[in-house]
Amino acid sequence: MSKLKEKLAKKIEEHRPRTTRLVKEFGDTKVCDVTISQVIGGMRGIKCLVTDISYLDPYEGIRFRGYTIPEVMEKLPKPAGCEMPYVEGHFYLLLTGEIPTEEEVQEVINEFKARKQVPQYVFDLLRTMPRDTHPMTMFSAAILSLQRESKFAKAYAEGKMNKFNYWEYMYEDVMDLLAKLPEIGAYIYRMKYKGDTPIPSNPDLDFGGDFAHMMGIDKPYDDVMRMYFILHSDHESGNVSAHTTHLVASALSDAYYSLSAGLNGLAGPLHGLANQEVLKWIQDLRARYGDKMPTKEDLEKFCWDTLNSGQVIPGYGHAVLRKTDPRYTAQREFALKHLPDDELFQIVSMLYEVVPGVLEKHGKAKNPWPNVDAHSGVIQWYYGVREYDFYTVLFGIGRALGVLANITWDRALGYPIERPKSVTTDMLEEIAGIKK
Ligand SMILES: CC(=O)SCCNC(=O)CCNC(=O)[C@H](O)C(C)(C)COP(=O)(O)OP(=O)(O)OC[C@H]1O[C@@H](n2cnc3c(N)ncnc32)[C@H](O)[C@@H]1OP(=O)(O)O
Ligand SMILES: O=C([O-])CC(=O)C(=O)O
Repeated sequence: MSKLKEKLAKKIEEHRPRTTRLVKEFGDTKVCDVTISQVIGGMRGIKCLVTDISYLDPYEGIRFRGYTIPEVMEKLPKPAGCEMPYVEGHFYLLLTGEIPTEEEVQEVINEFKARKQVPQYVFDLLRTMPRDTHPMTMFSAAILSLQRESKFAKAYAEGKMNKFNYWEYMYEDVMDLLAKLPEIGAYIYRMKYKGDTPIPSNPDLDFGGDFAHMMGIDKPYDDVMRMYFILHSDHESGNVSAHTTHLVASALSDAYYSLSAGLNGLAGPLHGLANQEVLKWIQDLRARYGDKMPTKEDLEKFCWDTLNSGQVIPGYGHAVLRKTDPRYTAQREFALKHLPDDELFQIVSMLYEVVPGVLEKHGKAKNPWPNVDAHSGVIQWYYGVREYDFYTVLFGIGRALGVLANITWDRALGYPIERPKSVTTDMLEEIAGIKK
């Protein structure tokens, strides 16, 4: 057993009695009330999921295992000469709750190295798809096709598993799958947009470094991607991609089925696809003004035109956050350091000054501030990844770290199949006292 798996086993043993006690002794304690607007309105604010991997405070933003983004970036080990931490170290943190040592990070790197070979049939499948297929469809299909490798599904079919060892097989699938995602993503990119010239993996590189290498982009793109994957990894449990992955896994579907499903949710424009939408929207804006740099007044008018045509302003607003997303701030700080004079970054910065005021005047959005998606595209664009319909695949590789850590713990803690109750409109009218 790897040291990481051993550590996880110990953590799980320590944690299980907490969950058991809560259910046995306090199972009837009320957590919150549910109103009709919550039932109809996407369950906003209902506390009905549990995860220890990250927590989202509406004003502070995300904490990964209790650490803020600056703390994570500061505390996690970094490759020599690099600005950003190893993605492998962040995954170790998400999974165990502990900041790993250099040696512990190296073990995860070695584990991924041993598992990273992508079977040829995945590439064959991708090659059969029309080249104008959306890269998220390709990415999700590639992951789904790998399901035949599932150790969890095999053990279940052979009757080898029980509630206490589900997590061990889930862990194996999670490690196998995560290790392959950078190559699958980069292969799609190079096949689709770079004249079908995939670059083979370099087994000596770390997760972020190998991804940058397979994308064919020089330094500091490796650091850009380490930062990107870490920032996008997790956002507690209720967001569409995390919740979907958790829901599907609760039926004892394996990690391949579950992640593929979660990614299909990430591909929606109100969720992960918004980073593609932001770049598209900014390109439309630039097209309107030609070579001239738009003024703040131009931006304001463009925002109103978007709103008046019934569209949302992509990259702004959030279901939980009520302040600027700290993932936006982290990327802004990176851009201020590395691309301060970039024209697109300047437009993004001007939008930050203009959009919140417009949304406040518009009076609908509960949160007028930018989210992560308002900033991620401009950095990709600067480093040469201008095919913005690819951006959600990058998000998906990052998000896999969090949702796969989550479903490992789901199985470890014996969470049951998820099955909330629905009611009819008649019943709600009765509850409201308006139905005779
Ligand atoms: C990684 C991520 O998933 S981060 C989110 C990425 N998505 C985007 O950036 C898309 C733009 N933003 C939005 O559409 C929304 O803010 C969401 C989907 C993120 C959150 O949705 P909700 O929790 O329902 O937001 P909220 O309660 O503030 O919505 C109230 C109203 O304001 C509108 N609104 C919210 N954000 C915006 C926006 N950016 N532009 C215009 N209108 C908005 C909603 O569409 C809704 O209108 P309606 O009453 O006519 O239906
Ligand atoms: O939390 C949410 O609903 C959306 C989001 O920002 C994420 O999933 O990263």
